Amino acid sequence: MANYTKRDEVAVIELNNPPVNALSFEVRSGLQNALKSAIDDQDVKCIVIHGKGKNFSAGADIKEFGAGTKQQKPWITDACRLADESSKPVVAAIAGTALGGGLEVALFCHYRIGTPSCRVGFPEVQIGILPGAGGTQRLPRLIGVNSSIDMITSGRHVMAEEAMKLGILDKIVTEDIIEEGVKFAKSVVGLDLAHRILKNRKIEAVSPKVFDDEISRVKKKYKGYIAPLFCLKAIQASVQLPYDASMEQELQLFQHLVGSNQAKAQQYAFFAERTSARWQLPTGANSQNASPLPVKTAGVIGAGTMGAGIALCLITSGIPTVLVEQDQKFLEKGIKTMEGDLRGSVALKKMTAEQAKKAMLILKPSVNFEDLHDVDLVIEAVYENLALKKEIFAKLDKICQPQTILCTNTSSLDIDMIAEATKRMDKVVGTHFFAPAYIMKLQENVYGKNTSAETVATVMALGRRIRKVPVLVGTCESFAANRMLHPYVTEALYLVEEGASPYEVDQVLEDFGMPMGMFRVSDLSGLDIGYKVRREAAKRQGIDLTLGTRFVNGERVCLLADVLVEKGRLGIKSGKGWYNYGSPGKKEAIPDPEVLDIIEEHCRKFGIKKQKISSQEILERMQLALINEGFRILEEGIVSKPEDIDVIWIYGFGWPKYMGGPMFYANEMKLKNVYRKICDFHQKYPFSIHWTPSKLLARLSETDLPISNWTSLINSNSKL
Ligand SMILES: CCCCCCCCCCCCCC(=O)CC(=O)SCCNC(=O)CCNC(=O)[C@H](O)C(C)(C)COP(=O)(O)OP(=O)(O)OC[C@H]1O[C@@H](n2cnc3c(N)ncnc32)[C@H](O)[C@@H]1OP(=O)(O)O
Ligand SMILES: NC(=O)C1=CN([C@@H]2O[C@H](COP(=O)(O)OP(=O)(O)OC[C@H]3O[C@@H](n4cnc5c(N)ncnc54)[C@H](O)[C@@H]3O)[C@@H](O)[C@H]2O)C=CC1
Repeated sequence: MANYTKRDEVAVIELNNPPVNALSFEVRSGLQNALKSAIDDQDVKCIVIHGKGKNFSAGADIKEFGAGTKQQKPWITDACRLADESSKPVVAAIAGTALGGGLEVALFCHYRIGTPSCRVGFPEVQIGILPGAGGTQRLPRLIGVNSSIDMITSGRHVMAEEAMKLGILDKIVTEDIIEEGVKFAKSVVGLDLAHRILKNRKIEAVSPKVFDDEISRVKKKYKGYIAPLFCLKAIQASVQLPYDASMEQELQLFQHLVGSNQAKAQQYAFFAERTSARWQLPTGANSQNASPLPVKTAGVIGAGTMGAGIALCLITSGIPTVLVEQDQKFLEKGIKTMEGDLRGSVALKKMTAEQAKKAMLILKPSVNFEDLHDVDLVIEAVYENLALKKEIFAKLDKICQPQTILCTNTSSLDIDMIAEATKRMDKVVGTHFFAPAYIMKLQENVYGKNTSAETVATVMALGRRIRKVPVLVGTCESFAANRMLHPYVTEALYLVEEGASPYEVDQVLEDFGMPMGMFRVSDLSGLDIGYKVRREAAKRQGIDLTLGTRFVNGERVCLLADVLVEKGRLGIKSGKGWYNYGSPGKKEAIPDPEVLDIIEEHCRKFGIKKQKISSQEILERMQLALINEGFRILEEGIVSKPEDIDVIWIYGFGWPKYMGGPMFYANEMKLKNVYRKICDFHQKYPFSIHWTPSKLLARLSETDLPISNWTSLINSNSKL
């Protein structure tokens, strides 16, 4: 709703819908009525609109776009049109965020003022739609076409200072936002408003080439997403048509998008991320009843690939960090990497040179573990070796304060075994970052059997603070993310053995929307890593793994990647892997006939007949294999809800948001179809354990429940 009060001759309208003042039906109606009252009241000379609490408004209520619900009138445009017609100045007084429809309300106002920390933006593209309440028409009239294209197609938030430079804000104010709004509104009473009404403003002439170029840029940058292209069409309409006609065009484009599958998937992803933040432990402790410990300072051990990236995340979030290495040489190498990454961020305008410098000032490089004596939390990122990690945790247990939380970035080792090296098993937890740690958003937090709720709350809060998307998972072989990757990678190799080329497989995945095909990703990570892991695992199990091995414990094995390694093809680092890169370190992946010969030779050796494999089969086998594993992970309680798995795939492996995530995708395919296909594959490929259908999937496939209700079935029927 919207509250209406008066301060002398000023009408003050307060948008009131906690927590973010989303513009629900009640708020829109309230705003319309309040504007009417203010305009009709002879004593009112000017009007201020502000948001109750921390935000002006986060825009339209996204839940109202859900399947089957129709936005009831008045729409934002109906409510705000009154401001256009008002002879009394209307001022938007912005604190916190004015996003989407929130910014559209502000653009109907004659003036906009904001606090120094306020943010404005049109993030609609991120939920698969466009600013459909005049945003694409009014913003270009205020800040020009080029800046509007940038803001609307990227969805980025613009901070107060930039908003002022662009002309979105008329003033930045430092005192109480309502008082300032009232003062400002009084100061503009009597001024001519004609030019302040954005619909009256002339729009600059722009050549069609600008839009042609932008279409090419957007297609490349936001590959597969339709909303940014629709945004461009709407902005182009603002240039080509009179205001009323282009508003009509914007609405039509909006209606098309709002009913699209992409919008549905992206809006699901928006809420999945927030659902995933609401974690729960098997003990019943959860995000509602556990409080995080304060993290004022942190430590990182190991300045290698991961440690340097993790330390960067911490210092660029303002957390003073001690970075400890085994010797000066490794330390300097890590710092050089960090400095290079910061230079990259400055070049990409993600931060200023001043901010980068400030970040490095709160880093304390060290080769002395004693420097970790007073930190609140330590993240260990040394070599993947259990004995070494245990030694380090025992040492930390002695050096650090009793309340200090000890985290490990291990990607595969048992958290409980590492915790056993300490006398604070409740304070040991996995914080599994993804490479490159400074860039990838996923932070897979892994609890052990003794990890306390307070410890979990602390690492989940830390994740958000350092701009990651944290997800909580339980302990199992490879944890949730990499465990799901295993059947996906395995199927890719089987497909290649059976007749698909690695390049066909990658093309199918990239056409689906993955940022890179599986084989390109393998080349990037280095084929030798998997080679070593497989050999160490085999050694532990007493298995003699050779290039001639076809079955291990009754399961089919494909060691084609190891054949490449033994031929010196390690991936990008050696200039050759599944692809040819010309020379080591080069990124352009060129399909290589030599690899196809190696595959032929391998298949001849094992008598495997080549078949034609369709794109559909490639996609189904890879996606369904990982989806089945996802259901098993849910079934075992490793994650507590399907949204966790989708968030992992979106932020850890680049699953396209417009496809919602693997669990959402399965839901869209209908679970009974998914289950039937998995059963068919199980019958056809009996030597692949990953096709054994998940019992949870079998149960859910009988119910036809939508994804939003799976968790209640899982909780009500934990014995499957
Ligand atoms: C179907 C037929 C249609 C017919 C045609 C009808 C035509 C009508 C024309 C309508 C035109 C509307 C045009 C328009 O401009 C559309 C929009 O405005 S879409 C919304 C755009 N805004 C956003 O995308 C912002 C989303 N929110 C955020 O980015 C963050 O929440 C924010 C930065 C604001 C705050 O972040 P933080 O403090 O970290 O809090 P949380 O993110 O955890 O959020 C707290 C809480 O609030 C929920 N929430 C946030 N925003 C919205 C929202 N816009 N709608 C609904 N709910 C929202 C969020 O989910 C959290 O709640 P949980 O319960 O934890 O999930
Ligand atoms: N590289 C990757 O893609 C990912 C790695 N991980 C995990 O992160 C951890 C680190 O991996 P990387 O960064 O790739 O390894 P890395 O080999 O690049 O770096 C490890 C660093 O630890 C340092 N180190 C070794 N012993 C030490 C000691 N006693 N004291 C202080 N420093 C010491 C080394 O000098 C080296 O700089 C491993 O557990 C790995 O499994 C997790 C996710 C992804």
